Amino acid sequence: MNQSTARDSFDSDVDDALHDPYIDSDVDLDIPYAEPSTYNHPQVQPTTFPRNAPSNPAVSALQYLEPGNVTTYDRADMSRQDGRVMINHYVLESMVGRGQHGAVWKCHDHLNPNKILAMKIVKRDNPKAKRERQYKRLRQQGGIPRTEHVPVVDGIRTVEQDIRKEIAIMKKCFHPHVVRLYEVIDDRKNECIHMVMEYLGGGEIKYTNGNQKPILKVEQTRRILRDAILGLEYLHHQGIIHRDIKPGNLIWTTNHDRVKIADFGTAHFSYARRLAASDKQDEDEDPILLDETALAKKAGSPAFIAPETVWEYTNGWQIGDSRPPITKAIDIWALGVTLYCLLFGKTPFRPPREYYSLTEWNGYHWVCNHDWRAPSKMGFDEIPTGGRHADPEEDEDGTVQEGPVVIHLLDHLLTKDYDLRITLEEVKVGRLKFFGISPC
Ligand SMILES: Nc1ncnc2c1ncn2[C@@H]1O[C@H](COP(=O)(O)OP(=O)(O)OP(=O)(O)O)[C@@H](O)[C@H]1O
Repeated sequence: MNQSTARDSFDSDVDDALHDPYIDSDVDLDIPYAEPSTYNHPQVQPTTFPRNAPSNPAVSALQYLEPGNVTTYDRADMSRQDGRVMINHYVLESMVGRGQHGAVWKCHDHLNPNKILAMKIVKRDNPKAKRERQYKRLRQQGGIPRTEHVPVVDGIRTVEQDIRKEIAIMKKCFHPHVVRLYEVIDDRKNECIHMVMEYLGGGEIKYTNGNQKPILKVEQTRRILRDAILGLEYLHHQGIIHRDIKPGNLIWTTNHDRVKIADFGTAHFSYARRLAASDKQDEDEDPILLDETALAKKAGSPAFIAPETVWEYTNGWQIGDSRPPITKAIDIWALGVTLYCLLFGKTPFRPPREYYSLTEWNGYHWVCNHDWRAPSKMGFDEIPTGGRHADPEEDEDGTVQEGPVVIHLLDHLLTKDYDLRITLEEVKVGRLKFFGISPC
């Protein structure tokens, strides 16, 4: 096969891969009904956590490895290898998933077939952006309810800008709990940008049997959240807010020995935050990262979005009230929602079907103004929680019941006021060491 035929056929493979995910997600709008919370107090504030817990010097002085070099090639050569598409020396094997921006393929290195990698392929000028604009208009008019796991990005930028930002952020990351970017193939003559990443073969975290019942044991949840906390702590230390933490963006390694944070499509990097967190000056100021206005735009998956992101839906909000700052606390909230999902097999803020199905507006209103409920049992192993207001006091023999500890932790993660929400440092050093993470 000559090169142009290979490219045509490759393009049609890619076209197929890049079909609009909204079509899929909007077909299935059968969001299971959940009882509305009977406890409607909008500002449930935890009272027992010591807010001013002394900061642990071992935690503040985190040491991380410097990011490895990410190579960028400005030439993409398409060919076929044993009937498969080959891009430079990477042979595509199978598609492992589609996202908002592109498709991710499992591939191997033709020069070293044992080297299995993932390649994310994104079209620079994606017709999806146009469709997204149309969908957005429809949604705003209340015509298309959004599903709760599809991220919103307020304000359409070009796909190319988005992907460049994602790449610039990923280049800064080098941590065992964050997916690694190795190489970028960015050929101006080619309509796609290719990102070669480490391959995570264990798939996204699955947490429900489809019937709002959890499938993970509490011990598994503990391990997953522990990994997510370590990865997130690293990101925050680098000045990165992920903005789309959810089970679908936590991916198992092939042998299921750890979970890594993926998908930096809506992440935000701030030099100021990085300096504040780590005293580190960057010499490579990538202009695409300097756009602080991006932080003002709404981003994240609706069910995981923090109240401060959609603050205007809060009861009592008035025009002219100033918008709360968007900080790393939005990731902590999303982590709380994630923990809830893993423990209970469903998301915590689910308005009743008739309420939800009107528009996504109602979903945000629910997040801002309603409390979550605690089922009586958590995990596949059905460990008692002690209920929504369980108190994690020590028993006489000094033991603490696991259920109340978890509920208490959820309470701190899902604190509506971002200023009072628990920090990762507090999760680690507080007496709520559910995850067994050593401060050192
Ligand atoms: N390094 C990787 N190894 C294996 N699978 C991956 C890897 N990165 C992403 N995936 C999978 O590919 C799919 C698409 O990933 P991608 O990051 O493009 O999604 P996305 O654009 O973030 O999607 P969404 O915006 O809907 O969350 C996901 O289902 C994810 O599980």
